[in-house]
Amino acid sequence: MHPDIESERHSPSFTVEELTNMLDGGAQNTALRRKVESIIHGEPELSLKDNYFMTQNERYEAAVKKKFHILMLAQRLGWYHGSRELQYASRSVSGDLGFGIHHIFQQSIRSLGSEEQIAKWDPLCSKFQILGTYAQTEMGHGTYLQGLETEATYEAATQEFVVHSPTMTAIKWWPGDLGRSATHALVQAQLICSGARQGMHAFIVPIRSLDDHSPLPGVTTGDIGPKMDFEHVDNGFLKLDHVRIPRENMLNRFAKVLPDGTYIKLGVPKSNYFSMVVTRVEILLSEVLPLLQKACVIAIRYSVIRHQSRLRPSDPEAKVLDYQTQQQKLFPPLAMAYAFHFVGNHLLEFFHHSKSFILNRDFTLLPELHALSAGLKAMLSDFCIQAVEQCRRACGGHGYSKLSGLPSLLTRVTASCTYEGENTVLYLQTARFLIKSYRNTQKSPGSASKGSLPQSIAYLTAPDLARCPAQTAADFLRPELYTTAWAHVAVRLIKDSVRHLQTLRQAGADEHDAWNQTTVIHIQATKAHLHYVTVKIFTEALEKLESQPAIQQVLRRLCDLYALHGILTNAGDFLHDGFLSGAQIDMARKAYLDLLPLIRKDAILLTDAFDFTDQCLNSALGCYDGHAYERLFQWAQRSPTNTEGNPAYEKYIRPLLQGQRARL
Ligand SMILES: CCCCCCC/C=C/C(=O)SCCNC(=O)CCNC(=O)[C@H](O)C(C)(C)COP(=O)(O)OP(=O)(O)OC[C@H]1O[C@@H](n2cnc3c(N)ncnc32)[C@H](O)[C@@H]1OP(=O)(O)O
Ligand SMILES: Cc1cc2nc3c(=O)[nH]c(=O)nc-3n(C[C@H](O)[C@H](O)[C@H](O)COP(=O)(O)OP(=O)(O)OC[C@H]3O[C@@H](n4cnc5c(N)ncnc54)[C@H](O)[C@@H]3O)c2cc1C
Repeated sequence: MHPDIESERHSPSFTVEELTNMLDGGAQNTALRRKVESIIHGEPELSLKDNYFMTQNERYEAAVKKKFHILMLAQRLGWYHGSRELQYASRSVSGDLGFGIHHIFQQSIRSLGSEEQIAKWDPLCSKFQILGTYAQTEMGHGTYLQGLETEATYEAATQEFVVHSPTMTAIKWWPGDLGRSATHALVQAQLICSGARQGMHAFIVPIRSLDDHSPLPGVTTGDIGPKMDFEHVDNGFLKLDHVRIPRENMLNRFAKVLPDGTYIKLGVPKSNYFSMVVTRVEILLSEVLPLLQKACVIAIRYSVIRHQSRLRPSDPEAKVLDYQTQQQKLFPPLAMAYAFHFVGNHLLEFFHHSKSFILNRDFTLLPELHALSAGLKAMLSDFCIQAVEQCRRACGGHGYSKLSGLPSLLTRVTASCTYEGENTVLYLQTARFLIKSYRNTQKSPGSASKGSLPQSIAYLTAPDLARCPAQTAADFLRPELYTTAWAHVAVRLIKDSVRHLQTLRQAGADEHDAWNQTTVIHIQATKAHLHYVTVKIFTEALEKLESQPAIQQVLRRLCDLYALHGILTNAGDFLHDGFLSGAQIDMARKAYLDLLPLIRKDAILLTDAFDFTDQCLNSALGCYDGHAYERLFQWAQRSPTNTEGNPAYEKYIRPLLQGQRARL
C-alpha cells in the first residue's frame, strides 16, 4: 500500500463498509456482489486489461466473447436472466459486454407487447435464441419521431405488414447490436392501414437467418463504422425492401390492427413512446452514474499520491488534493456522484410505481413520469459528462493517457447526452410539462380543469418568500434554506417563461414561433426546476439516515456542497430579483469553501465506499493501493507500440536517417 493513500484511511469518521452497504441497498447485496466479482475476476476471458490496446473489431469480439462466457457461467451457476448476479457480473466488467441493446429490445417488447406477445417473444430473448436490436433512429430523423419514414403498410389480403425504407434517409442508422449481431429488429415505423397513416408503431422484423446469420431477403444491414467510443457495440444500419411480416408481429398492447385492416387504439397518442421512458430510467443507474463514480475514484485517489509544488517554501511537495482549487475541481463531482445515486433510486421507485398503471392502460402518471425522466436524463448526463472531464483534467498529463481509464470514461459517457433523446430536446419536453402545469395553477379557482399538481411540481403553488432569510454563512448549511432558495428561483423562472410566451403571443406571434423564440428561457427554467428536484431528493434521502449519524453527517456535507455549488454557479438567477443579496452570495461562498477541507478528510473513504474493484476500474492511476507510477510503467510496456516492432523505422526512418547521413 502506498503510504500516501494508507494515511488517508487511518482515522475514518464513518464506517466505509456501512456506506457501501447503503449504496448497494443492504449488506446482503454487498456480499453477493463481491461473490460475483470474485468469480468474474477469476476468469481470464473476462479481463478488461487489454481493452486500451484493441481495435474496433477486437473490442466488439471481446465484448461478445465476454457476454458468451458470462452466459455460460450463469447457466452453470444458476444465475437466472435478469438476476442480481447478472447485474453484478455486468458491473464487474464495466458493462463492456455484447448485446446490451438486446436487453432494450426485450424491455420494449415487455412494455409495448400484449401478454400473448410477451409470452411468445420474452423466453426467446431470455434464452438468447434470438438476438434483438431497437431500431428507431433513421439516417434522416432521430429526434422527431413523427418524421420517421420507414413504413409498415398493412395488406388485408395476406394479413401481413410490408415494412419498407422508401428513401435513403429512411435507413435505420445507429441501433446497437444491429451491425453484426441481431437476428431480429424491433422496428419503429409509420403504420399505414386502410389507407390512413396512424403514426409510429413497433414491429418485430426478422433480419438475419437463424441458421447461418445471413441477411434475410429484402434486408440490407451492416455496421456504421468508427465512432467516438462504444466500440464494443456494433451500431448498425438497416435498409428494408418490402419485407413481409405477419400481422401478429405488430406490438399491440396500446393499438392493434384487425384482420380487415381496422385500426383500434387502446392507449393514448404517445403510448408507443413508452419504451423510451423505460430505457431513460434504466440507463441512468447502469450506464451513466457508474462512469462518474469511477472517474471520482480515479482522480481523487491519484490526487493523494500525486505531489506537485509546495504549499510553503519550507514544506515538502504537497499532495495535489491539498490545494483548494483541486478540491474545487473534484468535490462537486463527488457530491454529484452521491446526489445522483439517490436521484436515480427515487426515479426508479416512481417508475416502478407508475409502470404497472401504465401497462394496465391507466395513463394518469405518464405525463409526470415522462417529464421527470426526460429532464433528469438530460441533467444527470450533462452533469456527468462535465464532471468526468473535470476529473480527467484534474489528473494533469496522466489524465490524457488512456491507461488512466479517464479518456474512455469520458468518451463513453459523452454518448449519453445524445442517445435515448438528445438532451436539449428532452429539457424542452420537461419545459412543456412545467409550463402547462403552471398555467393550470393559474386557472380561476372554480375552473373544472384546475386539478391538484403532480408531486414533483407541487412546490409551484407553495407559499414563497421574496427574500432569503440567511444572515450568516452557517444559515446556508440548512437544507430547508437552500431547498427553498432553489424552489424560489425555479418558480420565478417558470413564471418568467410563461410571461415571455404570453408577451410574444400578445405581440402577434403564433403559438409555434412564440415557443421557438422562448426555448432558451424555458431551458433555463427547466434546469432550475431539476436543480430543485435533485436537491430535494438528496435532502429527503438523508433525513431517512437518522439511525446512521456518522454517514448522515458525511453525506450531509456533500449535499450542502451540491446545493451551494449549484447556487454559486447560477448566482445571477438568485441575485436577479433580489432573493439573495451580494452579501448573502458571499456567505454562501464562505459556507461552500468551509466545506472543502471537511470533505477533504473523508475524500478517499468516500470514494472507497463505491467499492469498485481494481479490475473493474481498469485504471493505472486509480488502484486501491495507490501504486500509480509502477502500474503506468508496467502497463505501457504491454502496448503494441512497444511489443510489435516498428515497421515505420524500416520503411521511412532508416532511409531518411541514412539518406541524410549520405549527404552529411
Ligand atoms: C448497454 C446500454 C448502453 C446504452 C445504449 C444506448 C442505447 C440507445 C438507444 C436509443 O437511443 S433508442 C432511440 C431513442 N430516441 C429518442 O429518445 C427520440 C427522442 N424523441 C422523442 O422522444 C420524441 O419524439 C419527442 C422529442 C418527445 C417529440 O415528439 P413529438 O414531436 O412527437 O411530440 P411533441 O409534439 O413534442 O409532444 C407531444 C406530447 O407527447 C408527450 N410525450 C412525448 N414523448 C413522450 C413519452 N415518451 N411518453 C409520454 N408522453 C410523451 C409530450 O409530453 C406531449 O404531451 P402534451 O404536452 O401534448 O400533453
Ligand atoms: C452511442 C449511440 C447509441 C445509439 N443507439 C441507438 C439505438 O440503439 N437505437 C436507436 O434507434 N437509436 C440509437 N441512437 C440514436 C440516438 O437515439 C439519436 O442520435 C438521438 O435520439 C438524437 O437524434 P438525432 O441524431 O436525430 O439528433 P438531431 O435531432 O438531429 O439533433 C441535432 C441538433 O438538433 C437539435 N434539435 C433537434 N430537434 C430539435 C427541436 N425540436 N428543438 C430544438 N432543437 C432541436 C438538437 O438539440 C441537436 O442540437 C444511438 C446514438 C448513439 C450516439
